[in-house]
Parts: sequence; structure tokens; C-alpha cells
Amino acid sequence: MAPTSFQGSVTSPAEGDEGLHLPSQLAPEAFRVLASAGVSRAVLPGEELFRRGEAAQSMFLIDTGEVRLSFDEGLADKLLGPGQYFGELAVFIGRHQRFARAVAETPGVLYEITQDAFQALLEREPAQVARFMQRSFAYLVAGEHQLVQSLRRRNEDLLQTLDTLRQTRSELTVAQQLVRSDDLTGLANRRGLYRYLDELGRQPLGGLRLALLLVDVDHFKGINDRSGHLAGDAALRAVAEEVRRMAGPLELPCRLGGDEFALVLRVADEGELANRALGLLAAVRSLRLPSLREHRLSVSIGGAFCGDPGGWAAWYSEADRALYAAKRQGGDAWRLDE
Ligand SMILES: Nc1nc2c(ncn2[C@@H]2O[C@H](COP(=O)(O)OP(=O)(O)OP(=O)(O)O)[C@@H](O)[C@H]2O)c(=O)[nH]1
Repeated sequence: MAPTSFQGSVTSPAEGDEGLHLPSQLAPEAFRVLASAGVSRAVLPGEELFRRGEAAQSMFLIDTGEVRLSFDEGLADKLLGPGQYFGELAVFIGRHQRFARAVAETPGVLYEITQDAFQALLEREPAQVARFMQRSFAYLVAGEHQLVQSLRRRNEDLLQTLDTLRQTRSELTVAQQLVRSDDLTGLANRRGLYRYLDELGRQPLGGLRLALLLVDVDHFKGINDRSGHLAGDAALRAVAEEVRRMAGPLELPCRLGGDEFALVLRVADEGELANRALGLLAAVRSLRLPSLREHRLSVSIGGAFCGDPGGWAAWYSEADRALYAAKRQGGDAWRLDE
């Protein structure tokens, strides 16, 4: 039934170790026997032999020309040539859906072998068919193995990408914190405060009132002048620590710049605000820094209640007015903007 023009190629495997040679290249004798069960069919470039998902009926042997197999996304196409076969699962297991699309790449001649013809061949040439099936399974298993390997590699690549992403995110978080915090004291800086104020409008206050305290070190220029800039830095850090200590968990202590600090508080009433301001005055007053020699640290504090959570400029100018009232009083004092 099948006079073949395929004569075997230089890559065709030697008898006996066929299963080790990939891809599916048949020795001329095996090809001849299989082709004898098939019907020869001429194909033209672009001609579709089967589609993905289609119910499989037969397998194909390539006598001349080339056929392209396309798989799911992510898997490379396969180009098969003379002496190779494809679609063999159809004759092995029947009722099987194609998982590739097969299209003729060049003009050529194929042998199409139906399941019935294959069964008849099995009875006629059991030894040859058994060898053919054995090599096919070895080929399928090797293909499966390659697939598992490539999935594993892809998985490793994904894990690595995920790792890089995680690292970038944590670097970004650190960078964002650096951008929002003050180098000298570690408190939030003005940028951090604005960010906090943005969030503030969305948070419930649970019946409390928001208030702003502006804290400014008294005669700080004199500290720098008398004891040096490093001593000035130490004084700023010590005051910052007291401001931080006074802040509750949802309150943001920050350094606005120079010797000026700010704290947005949540208080029940004016009495509580006064207590907290007086507590801070006392805490700074009791600081003793050896680098400042005889100089006693003190701060002035101006306070204002925040009517509108978005109105930073208004709160700031009210608290600033109160702060200068405290300064005019001689410092080491607190005033509330009325
Ligand atoms: N050591 C040190 N000094 C700073 C820093 N930033 C600003 N300064 C200095 O802080 C001083 C602030 O001085 P002023 O704003 O005049 O305030 P003051 O001397 O405290 O005067 P009053 O507020 O009226 O009591 C300036 O001399 C700045 O040079 C800093 O990071 N470290």
C-alpha cells in the first residue's frame, strides 16, 4: 500500500537504540512498515491537518516536506520533517483530544494511519508495532520530562522575580521613610507631617478634638554660639526625645526645621491640652546636658484647636501666633490661641 520515498536520514537512529534518539525520527524499515498501514496524502503549505482540541482519529507519518506543530501559549512550535511522525496518541488511546495544531509548512506527502488500520497492523506486525510504541512512549516521557524541567525553571525565574520585587518594595519603603523623616532627630519632617495630615481627614476621632502644638527652643542661637554646633545638635535631639515621649500612638511628633517642632494631638478638651503642654515644658526644663554647661534648656509652646482637618495653613498661623505670645512672655511658657 505504501511505496515510500523516505530513505532515512543521517540523523536516523541505529536499530536497537531508537528510544534514545529524539525527536521522533523513524528508521527506514520502521517507517516502511508503518506507512504500509497508511493512506498517502499530498499537502500544500498552510494546509491544516488538525486543530487543538479536535477529537483525534489518526496519526501521520511525513514522507516528504515539513509540518509545524503549535502548542499552547508559552511552548515552542515543533517543525517535523521526513521520517518523523505525529498525532500518534490518537491510534494508541483513541477518543483523545489534540493538544497541538498541525499545519503543513511546505508541500509534501504524508501517510495518514487510522486507528483501525493501526490495530490491523498490530496483529500483522506485532514486533515492529511494539518497538514503535516503545520508542513513542520513551519520546513522550522525555517530552514530559522536558516540560516539567522548563516549568520548574520558569517557577524558579518567577520566584527570583518575586524576590527582586520584594526587595525593591522594602528598599522603597526605607527610602520613603528616609524622605519623610528628619536626619538629626529621626522625627517626621515637614513632608511626613503633610502626609500624616492627608491621612488624618479619613480617620475617626472618637469624640476627641485635634489640636496643634508648635514647640520652639528658647534662645537656641545662643546655645550654638556659646557651646558650638554639636552641642546645639545634642540639645535638638534631647528636645525631640521629649516631644516624641509626649506623643500618643496616633499622634505624629515632627521637626519642622531648625529649632521648631510640631505635634498634632487628640485631646478631650482645653484642660487636657494645657496639661500636655505644661508636661512638655517641665520635661524640657529638667533636661541636663553636660555639653550645654550652665545653659538651662527651655521651650515655648503655642497651641490651637484644629477646626477643619484640611486647614493646616490656618492651624499653623493660629498656633504660631500663640507661640510668639509665649516668646514675648519671656519663653518657657505655653499659650493657646483664643
Ligand atoms: N546646631 C544646629 N543649629 C541649627 C540647626 N538648624 C538650625 N539651626 C540654628 O538654629 C538657630 C535658630 O535661631 P532662631 O530662629 O533665631 O531662634 P532662637 O535663637 O531660638 O530665638 P528665639 O526662638 O526667639 O528664642 C539658628 O542660628 C540656626 O542656625 C541644626 O540642625 N543644628
